[in-house]
Amino acid sequence: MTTDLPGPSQESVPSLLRPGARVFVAGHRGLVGSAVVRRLTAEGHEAITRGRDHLDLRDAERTAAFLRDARPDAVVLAAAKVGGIMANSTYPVQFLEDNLRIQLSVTAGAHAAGIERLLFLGSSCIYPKRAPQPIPESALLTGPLEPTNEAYALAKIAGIVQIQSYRRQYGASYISAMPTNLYGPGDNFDLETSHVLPALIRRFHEARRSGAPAVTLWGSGSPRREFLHVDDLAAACVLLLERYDGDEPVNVGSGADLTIRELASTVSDVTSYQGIVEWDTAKPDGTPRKLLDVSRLAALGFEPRIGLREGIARTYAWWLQQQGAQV
Ligand SMILES: NC(=O)C1=CN([C@@H]2O[C@H](COP(=O)(O)OP(=O)(O)OC[C@H]3O[C@@H](n4cnc5c(N)ncnc54)[C@H](OP(=O)(O)O)[C@@H]3O)[C@@H](O)[C@H]2O)C=CC1
Ligand SMILES: C[C@H]1O[C@H](OP(=O)(O)OP(=O)(O)OC[C@H]2O[C@@H](n3cnc4c(=O)[nH]c(N)nc43)[C@H](O)[C@@H]2O)[C@@H](O)[C@@H](O)C1=O
Repeated sequence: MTTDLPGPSQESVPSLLRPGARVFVAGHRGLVGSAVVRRLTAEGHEAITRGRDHLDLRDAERTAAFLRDARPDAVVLAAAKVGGIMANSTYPVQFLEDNLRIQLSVTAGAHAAGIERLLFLGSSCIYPKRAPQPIPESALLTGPLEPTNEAYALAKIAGIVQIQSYRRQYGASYISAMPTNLYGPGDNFDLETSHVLPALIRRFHEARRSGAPAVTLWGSGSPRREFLHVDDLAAACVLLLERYDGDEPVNVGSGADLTIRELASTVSDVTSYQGIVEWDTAKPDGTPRKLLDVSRLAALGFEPRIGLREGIARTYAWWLQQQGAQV
């Protein structure tokens, strides 16, 4: 893993984040939050954290009181109700309400506490199902959403508008990033609720260990997805806190996509599974394609460092280590 700041071209621009800044990372035990904590710490900042057992971020009063007492220099809002295609379609109420409540609590609480910088994390699913590819930030609110994650996407769109409203009404330096599909250490490997990449690692690993002749995956295998390693995402988040102060959200992706069928081929290879893949077309495909246009982020000097195959191999190694499993 590299700890270099991406892009030397921006080094002469003064940072919006002071050296040794105190940053509250909401959701620090999650995939994204844990990576952001690692990145901030590696760059000499101080990550402030509070577990859900001590602070439920849906509780606006307690969240506001915590932020008033802690008074960090900045907030990274990486706490959310998150899940793959089946979790999103099965629990739309929680994906809508938890996310709206967390966003309202944290953003309003940060503003009331006088916190000057906040980074809100949305998702590539906020864009219309039939958006032009690659998807520019300007595609927001130009067409109907993908039904499997409409509730979650609408909560995230409300979050973007909330962030823009604090900037427009109060001059707050609050910003939004829209990451593509992420993966890496700290991911959720539960087969019912996870995203596709950890699910495939687990399915192929378990099939190899049990000698199963076939693995059944969801949908047709034809949807295309873009994947970014979470350590690259964390580098982009810190870069945005340091260098970006605009009204528009910023897409964060790798710039390349592949079909789920191609992803399955890579994961089976990395996990040394030699059986066949079957497709359960009764399961949803979701959006056909969501490749992000990452030119705005690239102009800030960001470039991803971890290739997909290498990232999958590292994530597989991490997961094996977590379980004490043998290859
Ligand atoms: N994973 C992905 O592929 C993508 C993620 N994103 C965005 O990145 C952000 C982080 O996602 P990710 O890290 O994957 O999600 P995770 O589920 O891995 O982590 C979410 C974190 O939020 C915390 N959390 C959830 N609800 C509450 C609550 N009520 N009070 C306090 N803490 C809470 C969880 O706490 P606990 O550990 O206690 O459960 C967890 O630490 C989200 O905004 C998501 O939309 C965007 C695009 C893709
Ligand atoms: C990040 C993003 O994540 C979600 O959108 P998604 O990209 O559709 O989600 P996914 O990763 O679960 O699936 C991607 C593709 O993969 C196929 N697939 C095959 N086999 C398995 C499988 O075993 N598990 C899963 N989960 N998917 C599988 C699956 O059928 C689909 O075609 C939303 O939460 C959305 O809101 C969001 O922001």
